[in-house]
Amino acid sequence: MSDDNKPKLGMRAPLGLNKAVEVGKVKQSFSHGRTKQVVVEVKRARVLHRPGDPVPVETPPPAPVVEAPAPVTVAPPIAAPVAPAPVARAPEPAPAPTPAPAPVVAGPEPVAEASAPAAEPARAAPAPIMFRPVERAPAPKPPEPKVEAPASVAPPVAAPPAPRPVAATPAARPPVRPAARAPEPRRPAPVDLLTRQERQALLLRQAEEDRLRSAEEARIREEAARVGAAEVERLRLEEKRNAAEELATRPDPVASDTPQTLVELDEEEERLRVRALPGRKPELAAKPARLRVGDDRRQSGKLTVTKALDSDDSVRTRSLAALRRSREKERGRLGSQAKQVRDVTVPDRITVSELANRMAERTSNVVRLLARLGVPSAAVDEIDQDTAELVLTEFGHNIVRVSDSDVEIGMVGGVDVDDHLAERPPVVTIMGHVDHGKTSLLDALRGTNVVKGEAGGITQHIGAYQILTKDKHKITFLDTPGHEAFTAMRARGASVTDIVVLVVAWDDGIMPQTIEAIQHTKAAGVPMIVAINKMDKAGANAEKIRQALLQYDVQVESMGGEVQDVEVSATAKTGLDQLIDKIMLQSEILELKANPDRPAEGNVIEARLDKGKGPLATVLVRRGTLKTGDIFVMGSEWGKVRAMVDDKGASVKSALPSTPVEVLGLTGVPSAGDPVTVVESEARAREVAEYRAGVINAKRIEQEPANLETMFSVLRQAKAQVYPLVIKADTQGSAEAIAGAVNKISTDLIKAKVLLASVGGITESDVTLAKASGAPIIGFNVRANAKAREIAQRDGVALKYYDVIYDLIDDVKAAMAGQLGPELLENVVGRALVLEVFQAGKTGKAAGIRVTEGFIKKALRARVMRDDVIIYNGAIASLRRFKEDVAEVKSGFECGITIEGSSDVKPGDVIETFEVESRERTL
Ligand SMILES: Nc1nc2c(ncn2[C@@H]2O[C@H](COP(=O)(O)OP(=O)(O)OP(=O)(O)O)[C@@H](O)[C@H]2O)c(=O)[nH]1
Repeated sequence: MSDDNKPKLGMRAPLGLNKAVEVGKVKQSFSHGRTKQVVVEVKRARVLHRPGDPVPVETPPPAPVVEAPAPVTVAPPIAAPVAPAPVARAPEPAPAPTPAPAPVVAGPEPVAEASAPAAEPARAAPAPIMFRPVERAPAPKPPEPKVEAPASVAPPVAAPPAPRPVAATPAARPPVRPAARAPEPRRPAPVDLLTRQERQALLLRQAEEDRLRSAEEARIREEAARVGAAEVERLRLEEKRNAAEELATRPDPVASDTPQTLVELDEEEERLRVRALPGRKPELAAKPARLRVGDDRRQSGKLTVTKALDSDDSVRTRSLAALRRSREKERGRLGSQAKQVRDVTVPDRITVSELANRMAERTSNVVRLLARLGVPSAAVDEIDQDTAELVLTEFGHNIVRVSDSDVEIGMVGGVDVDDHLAERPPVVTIMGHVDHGKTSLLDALRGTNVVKGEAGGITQHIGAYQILTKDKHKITFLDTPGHEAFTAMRARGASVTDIVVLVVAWDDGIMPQTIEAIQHTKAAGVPMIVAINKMDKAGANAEKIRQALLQYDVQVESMGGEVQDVEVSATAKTGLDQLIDKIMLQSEILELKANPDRPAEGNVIEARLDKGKGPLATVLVRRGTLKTGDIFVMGSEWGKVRAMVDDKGASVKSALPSTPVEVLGLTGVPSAGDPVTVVESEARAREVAEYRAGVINAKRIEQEPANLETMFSVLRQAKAQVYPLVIKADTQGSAEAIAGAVNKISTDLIKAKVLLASVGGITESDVTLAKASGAPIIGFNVRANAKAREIAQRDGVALKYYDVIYDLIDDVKAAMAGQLGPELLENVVGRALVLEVFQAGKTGKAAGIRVTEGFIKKALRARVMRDDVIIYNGAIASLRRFKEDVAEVKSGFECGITIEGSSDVKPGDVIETFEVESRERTL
């Protein structure tokens, strides 16, 4: 074996005994620059001879056969006209009546046909070029040309390198058709004369012909079926169109609601026509793709795998995906015709994109609509419910309003039916001006002495007590403070009460808080009983009080009105029974009833933070029964009743309507006046409390709308100094009252800023907060713990303790005034008129003046005024009279002066001298 023929890895030449196989290499190029070396072999056809035939001398294959690739393209045109020539000029007839090679089998048919008569089986023709990986075509080899044929006319050999039996060129197609089967009659050759191989080749050719024929017939059948189906559809549509036209001419109100227009019918017809095309996408089938000139893929006899599989006369069916697409499209069409109306749930605020999503509309459409409605918004912007409703209406949907506040639904129970109602004690609030004897009166009624225990002898908390009358009737009393700072407490007292007892000390008369109490009572719409107190005092005159009340629209019975009145003395304990009688009478008139057999509802009267017990709330039960273990919500706080204490300090398990109790078990200190509701579960309680806390927080951070008024007020406040302070009190009501009172002290020059007003002792965090702003800490009935005291001392934070609100307010006022500093007052001491002006020195000017008022003093400050406008403010540098320096010139005299730094004095100006007095400031 030569070196050339040595097998190499990857490109091993085929093994062989002789040179029957020509081996070469071909470089194949692929995409992305990849190449591959392929071994190519040219195999000579093996020629069989009948016994007796002379064995031809083996001729080596002509060189051009292997080398010439060009004939592939020139073969068809050349083969047809040229092929017969060799036949005509054949010098010797075919040695044997060899059956003509089937024209359809061997490559370009004309070539095959042409070469058929001149088939030269004895000639060893070069086999077609084949790549090794390709399976050799089993089809018969193309007939060999005669050796005499000119080399340039070598189409037979140059015919398709890999003969594809069915792949005919357009030019070659006609012979495939039945009409082109001309050579068939020549087929019946004497079979017995053929060799076995020839018979085999013949049979193969016949089988191939049959197969192609049946494929062609199937194609024709398919075409006919398609045309037929299209025709049927056309007829059906025509009928439908006629029917629609007929309906349209008929006045049918139902049909007229959704008339199918002719355009729609046309569309439907088109759609159905498309459907009639088997295996076609509607949009593609709409085009006459099948009939396109030059598109021979479907009309040719080419056999593809799909076609082979479909070669039965079955019509190609549509793919599932195509069906789905078509259904979706159909659904889309129907959807656009009948728009779906939706019930869209809209919360208080909703983003534009979320609204679009809930409507199943495009966000861009909603944005566009909003711009048109004059509410330009982006997709992420929030719009309110009303705007959302406008949008929904435009799109034809319905709004279902929901709100975060829906969590409150059910927090106030329904009205109780009469059968469940039971009598309840009246709730009576004692109101009146400070020191008119409210607490004393209550003490007298209860047989206690609360007054003695009060700091400064004044009430600073709302108190709730219950008494038992001689007739075993219960009355609940609420004691309110009389000091002006406790307005909110009085308002709360009036709002939760059934009856107000207005205490007026006859000797003091109608005072500001008396008037305020009248107003609160009227606002609450509750009946009033006037108790004229201190009737034990000498010279008592109740009549003047009755008359004085008239001007506040309070008409007592003796004055022809409906308001009951009673003369009492808290210290002498007189008139108390009458007062009780009148309360009971009023109570009967009111028919006070409540359902005790339901979850409790009520109000927080007062709340505080106890060092040992934690947050505590005094609750007045309005209806239902509050029991230990109940889960409740109090404003933005919630909890579970751990224990209850009545007004006498006794522990109780339940509290009936109109009963005041102190409740333990809260998570935080609620606000006085907050509603109390017992709920079914902790989860519900937490949910409601969280919602309410969120609302309070949102209100706190909510900014006031910007307008001119607020802008100016902000500017004014910006100029004013700020006095920050931290307030810690024993009860929530006290903290609120102190904060309110301190805020009232504020002036245009200084403004109190309450950083914190809460209940409980002073802690480290309070000190830290105060330090950050340089604020003092006000402790009302509370003290700082040891740690807080230590930090306060270290950081220089002022701790101020009070137990009387008057003292507290007075001190805060003084501190605020001190921060402002002393007040400076100007006192004008003299005025003078400028008569003449002289040059004095290089730059200065001297003025000859006449003193018109008071006196002019050298040491005093002076201002120059022209037409009542101050043009200069300074001091008198020199004062002379008759060329002599003088200290003072009195009214009516003339003198000369120079003013420091002023050279713009003119005759006619007025010179005013004044003193500045420093005075301690008061607020
Ligand atoms: N002489 C006389 N003094 C009375 C009477 N009632 C109250 N006082 C006195 O008036 C003062 C104030 O009494 P309080 O009961 O504290 O008055 P109040 O209205 O409760 O005061 P505040 O709670 O601070 O608003 C006390 O010194 C009482 O002794 C009365 O009927 N006769």
